[in-house]
Amino acid sequence: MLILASQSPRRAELLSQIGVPFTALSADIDESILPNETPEHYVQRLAQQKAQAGWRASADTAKRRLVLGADTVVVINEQVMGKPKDFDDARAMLNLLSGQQHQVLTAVTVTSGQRFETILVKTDVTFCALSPSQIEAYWQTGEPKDKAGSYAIQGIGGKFVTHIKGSYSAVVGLPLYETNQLLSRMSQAHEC
Ligand SMILES: Cc1cn([C@H]2C[C@H](O)[C@@H](COP(=O)(O)OP(=O)(O)OP(=O)(O)O)O2)c(=O)[nH]c1=O
Repeated sequence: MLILASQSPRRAELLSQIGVPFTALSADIDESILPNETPEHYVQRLAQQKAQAGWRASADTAKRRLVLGADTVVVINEQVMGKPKDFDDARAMLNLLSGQQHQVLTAVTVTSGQRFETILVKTDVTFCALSPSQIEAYWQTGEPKDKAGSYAIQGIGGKFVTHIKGSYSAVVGLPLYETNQLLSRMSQAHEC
């Protein structure tokens, strides 16, 4: 049985969408960025730490075989955006994204205890120009508060997206094609 080391309802929905059976548990880790750490290193390190924490937390689960952890960040001008702390934080993020292209990085780690493999998926997303009143109204919907970059492409935030190049599911939190490939590779490695 796959353990999904995540509290994200989006990741659970996405895994269910491709028919992968799993049990979810939360894997709390310190999400602080290290000095001089690149966005690519940061997002992959967090995915690995979530998978490792999930492996430890599921030690007494008899059916544990593989554990999956993932992390998503929004990056613009080398600046990493996680979830907003408050409205001011969300407004600052959305002002930076307004009328610009940014990257969404999602890393996924699968571990079998002995082995682990991490993939990184990068998607370019372009936003229309946002007015201050649009940003405030969007914050009032409650949608931005638990989303990297303060928006959800799968929700109301979808109306701000003029263009996307890459993986839509990766922006929502889990790249379906790449995750399925990764799970197939790790399942085979585990059986041998
Ligand atoms: C950009 C974007 C992010 N997001 C979400 C995906 C992630 O759930 C969240 C980024 O936070 P993460 O720290 O990657 O994940 P999480 O805290 O929600 O869940 P966990 O660590 O337990 O796995 O932002 C969207 O839902 N839609 C979007 O368009």
